Amino acid sequence: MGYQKIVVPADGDKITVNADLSLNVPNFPVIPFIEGDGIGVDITPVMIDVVNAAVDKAYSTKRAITWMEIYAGEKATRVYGPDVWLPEETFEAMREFAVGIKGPLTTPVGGGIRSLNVALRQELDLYTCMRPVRWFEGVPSPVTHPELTDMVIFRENSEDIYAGIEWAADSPEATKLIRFLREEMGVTKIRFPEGCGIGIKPVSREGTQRLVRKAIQYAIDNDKESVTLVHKGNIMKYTEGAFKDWGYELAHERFGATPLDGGPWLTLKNPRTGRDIVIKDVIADAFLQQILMRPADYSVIATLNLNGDYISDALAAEVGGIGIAPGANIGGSVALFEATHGTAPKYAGQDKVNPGSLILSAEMMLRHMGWNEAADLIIRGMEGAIKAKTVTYDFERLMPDATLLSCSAFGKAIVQHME
Ligand SMILES: NC(=O)C1=CN([C@@H]2O[C@H](COP(=O)(O)OP(=O)(O)OC[C@H]3O[C@@H](n4cnc5c(N)ncnc54)[C@H](OP(=O)(O)O)[C@@H]3O)[C@@H](O)[C@H]2O)C=CC1
Ligand SMILES: O=C(O)CCC(=O)C(=O)O
Ligand SMILES: [Mg+2]
Repeated sequence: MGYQKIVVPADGDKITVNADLSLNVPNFPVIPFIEGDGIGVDITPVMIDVVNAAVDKAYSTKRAITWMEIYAGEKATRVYGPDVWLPEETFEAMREFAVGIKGPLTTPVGGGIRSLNVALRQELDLYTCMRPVRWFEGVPSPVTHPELTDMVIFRENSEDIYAGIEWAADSPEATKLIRFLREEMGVTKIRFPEGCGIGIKPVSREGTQRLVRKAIQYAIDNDKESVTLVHKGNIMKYTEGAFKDWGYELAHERFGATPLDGGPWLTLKNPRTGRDIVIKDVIADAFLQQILMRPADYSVIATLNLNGDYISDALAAEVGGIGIAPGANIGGSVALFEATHGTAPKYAGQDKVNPGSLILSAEMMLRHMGWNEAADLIIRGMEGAIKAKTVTYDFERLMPDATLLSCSAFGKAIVQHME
């Protein structure tokens, strides 16, 4: 199709998606990318160089990625006009090319634009946010045994209070809704009805179960021993509590899980390996202490949007910080890979930060495409650079005798250690 500002490369082919959601990946696929705000300008070019080097080393001239820039955030306002933060054709390009990667995008706190990241996930219905958390040998960590933290977070990405259904205090909408709640719903518990902002938290059976299904399927495919539903259902009974109940319901009805020691935990036999997979739940605050005290008890995590956001950064910290925390937003046929961290504005343009999160997000993207040899090279390169203690500031400040590298030099070190 014709785009206004996006230049579709003439020499690449499109990834297409089959009815069963498997991909047809050509040898020279066009991959759309969003540079991102803040440190996007530093990390995105380094990610592209590292991926190109890995693909070249793995496949020589037989395969290569043709990168295609698409726009969101501040760069979109420069390309399309002052108020265009997320052009419609960015969505169209993602739908057409199916697999892409993005740098971080700024969201102002309070007023101003809503999150462009959330908008991309919602508009493209990228309902699974998958964030693996594992330790790389040699990475400095605040915990004694970082190697015990090996989890994959499945964060629901389309519902919860991230739906953006909220109104400012004293706005006509908030006033109307509060009046409705008090006069027609008999609500007496709004402590200060005047000057009260209000937000809505939608959580559905369908939204919950499509996410939990992905988490359990992942546990089956990757021979994991448990799936934990993390929720705050003791307080928010019909949203967080329902998430837990619907999760267990799906495990039982779709995967045949049965009560373990009388329940509520369930267990199922992995049809691939014959090993047991325990489906359990934990309340979110207790979970945040358990991941520090007993991380080895947890493997695959399924949780709602806000919990998943908090848990992602907390777990990332245990294995060395959000400098190496990757992620993927996956929907039906579209997948958009991105780091867990944000735009870190104080470091923007300094060639300083760790590009590891975005590079490892690209590594997930290569596996999603079936290009595992190139993905393996990225992991080996990353491991090698860290073992050699040639690292960016975030690791260097915690590692005795390490050599401080810039963002781009760390990218080069990763390439040098690909073998
Ligand atoms: N998906 C997305 O695009 C996301 C966007 N955001 C947005 O980003 C903006 C900034 O958010 P903020 O809360 O400051 O969170 P950030 O994740 O941007 O930064 C917080 C801190 O994390 C560390 N950090 C982040 N990225 C890296 C990196 N690549 N290498 C090393 N350290 C890193 C830095 O720590 P230190 O100071 O210790 O060096 C930094 O100050 C906001 O507008 C927010 O909405 C936030 C999260 C995700
Ligand atoms: O959209 C944002 O600004 C923040 C998103 C975020 O923190 C996340 O996805 O982890
Ligand atoms: Mg976050």
